[in-house]
Amino acid sequence: MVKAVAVITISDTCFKDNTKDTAGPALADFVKELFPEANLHTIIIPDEKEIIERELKYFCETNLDLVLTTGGTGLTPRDVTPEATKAVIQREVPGITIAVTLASLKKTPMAQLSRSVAGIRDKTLIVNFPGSKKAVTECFEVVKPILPHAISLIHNEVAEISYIHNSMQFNHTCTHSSNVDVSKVALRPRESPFPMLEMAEAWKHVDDVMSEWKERLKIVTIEEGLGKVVAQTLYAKEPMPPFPASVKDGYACLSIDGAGVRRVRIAVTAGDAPTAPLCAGECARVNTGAALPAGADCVVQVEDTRLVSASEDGQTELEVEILKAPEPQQDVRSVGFDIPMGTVLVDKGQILDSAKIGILAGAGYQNVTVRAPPKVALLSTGNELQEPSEVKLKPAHIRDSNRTMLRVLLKEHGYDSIDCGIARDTPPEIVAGIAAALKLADVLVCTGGVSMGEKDLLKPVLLKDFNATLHYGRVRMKPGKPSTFATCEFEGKKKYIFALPGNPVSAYVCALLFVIRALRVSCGVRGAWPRMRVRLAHAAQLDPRPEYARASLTMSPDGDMPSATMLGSQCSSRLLSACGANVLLELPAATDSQQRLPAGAVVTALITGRLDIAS
Ligand SMILES: Nc1nc2c(c(=O)[nH]1)N[C@H]1C(S)=C(S)[C@@H](COP(=O)(O)OP(=O)(O)OC[C@H]3O[C@@H](n4cnc5c(N)ncnc54)[C@H](O)[C@@H]3O)O[C@H]1N2
Ligand code: MOO
Ligand SMILES: [Mg+2]
Repeated sequence: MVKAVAVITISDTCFKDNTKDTAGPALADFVKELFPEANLHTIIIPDEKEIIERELKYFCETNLDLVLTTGGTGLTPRDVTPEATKAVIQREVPGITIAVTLASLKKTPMAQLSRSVAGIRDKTLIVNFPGSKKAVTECFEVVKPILPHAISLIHNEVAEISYIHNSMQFNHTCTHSSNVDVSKVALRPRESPFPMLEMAEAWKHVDDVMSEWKERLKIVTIEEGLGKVVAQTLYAKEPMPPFPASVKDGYACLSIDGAGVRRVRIAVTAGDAPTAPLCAGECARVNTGAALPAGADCVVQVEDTRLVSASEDGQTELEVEILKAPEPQQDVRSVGFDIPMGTVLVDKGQILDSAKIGILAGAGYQNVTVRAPPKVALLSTGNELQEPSEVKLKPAHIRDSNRTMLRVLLKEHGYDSIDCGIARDTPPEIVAGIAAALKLADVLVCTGGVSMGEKDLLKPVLLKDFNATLHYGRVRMKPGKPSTFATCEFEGKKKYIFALPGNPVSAYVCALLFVIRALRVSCGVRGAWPRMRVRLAHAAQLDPRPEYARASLTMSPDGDMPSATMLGSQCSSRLLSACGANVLLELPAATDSQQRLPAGAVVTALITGRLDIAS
């Protein structure tokens, strides 16, 4: 799908006077018609090679699918668009310009004088067009039929679709081999060979490794930016309100007139254009949000007035009495009262939420540059798993809940994911599943197969078939003990693999504690979940491992700490214990002297969910 396109008008003349630009708007209209869903960016820049290069690179870095330029392709010394484009592209697509030239030559021999270039930088297709409305109209007709397909090819979308398709049918199509020998089950280790790391050490590995992730940028609509980290500082281009506005329904007056009777000269409701200035002794009936007439410097709410006279039909107020002398600026929002012009609305590094998006909408911003997180792929492993859509369960089978839960959990925190289906528990099929996922994504989150059974093959496959480095293979935590984090090089790129335990609650807790943290760190957001002290509503049995218990908080009416209620049995298979949870309680490991915590004990809680969720 084509998500974002830029049309750049390159012309000294249009740069000085944008009303002269007819080719750019025409091209923009063609783009809107061909790609109605796409975000469209239009700019006008002068015929300066450096500026053209800079803008082309910017749009490529922000992952635009297509950049069309118009202008600067001819023979005059200022025509430098082809040189700038050549300096930016990595691969030329001469067929596009040949087709355009051939078609144009049929109309005019002048087509011989266009030096347009087409090519690709990273995932962006750039095409130069000449600089007149007539020329862009003719040229666009030529390239229109191939643009969607060219963009899909650049994105490798066809390949992606077939990979996802394959990944869902590993058991039918697998042709991969593995170096993992599963024939000698009797010789498997009877103790885990992986050292058990403390939680703090595991987090440090995640932070250190993921902070290597290079900043990548993306332009999205402000709404798509929800939950994303902003990569630019956005300022108020206008004051808010842009006019002096009434805070109340009442009468705009001159404060110098004091209390007493006023002639109601006019009514101004919100949206009405300003009128002639008020004179002494006059007032204007105004509504909340209405623009004050010039001359007025205060508003008296209707409750503080008395009707003195009205037209006989009752339709017009003629005079009112202001009962109490108003102060200057009383109930007036002056220009820029809420947001002075130039205010930083959203700063680089902040995460977009609904209020910030609302402010940006109000300030006229449609798009925002955000940090692009790594692409995430999800893969489940297990012979016992069926697709969630399957109505009938086979004997000893269960439906895969992890993939759906993880997809939604990631979405909740602003991250998309690619579904790579289910891999069966054999080394070649796990290799196939991991390879398919790593082709599509930077981060693989898989579940199952990380513990001690003969079908727990993830770690050996990662080590022997992907030559992976295991940053940790066990963590002292409950649930999630066999949680694994590895990196490897795949097709020349570094990949990050979170192999989470298959138990649904273990997968849920490890996704919250490791995966979301990793994605945040890769976007420059430091720090984990906010922590607060809470009081246990009941006694809690302690485990030999530090435990992350799912609980819900209730605010105490007496202003004491919130009270935490654990959500039933904390068994790693019981996802019901996470339903309605908004915190993970950090219960300490049991010691010889402390096996349980009494009701009322104070523990820390990681706030992982919305605090308004009732249990
Ligand atoms: N001898 C030992 N056995 C186990 C140990 C141990 O230290 N020694 N650790 C236990 C702990 S702790 C955990 S956690 C689990 C981890 O299991 P695996 O990661 O190997 O996962 P599986 O064996 O594949 O499955 C475990 C469990 O989860 C269910 N499952 C798996 N995938 C899904 C899915 N996508 N959706 C829903 N449910 C899923 C699976 O059916 C199993 O019931 O190992 C303990 N064993
Ligand atoms: O660590 Mo496991 O995740 O207890 O069940
Ligand atoms: Mg297992």
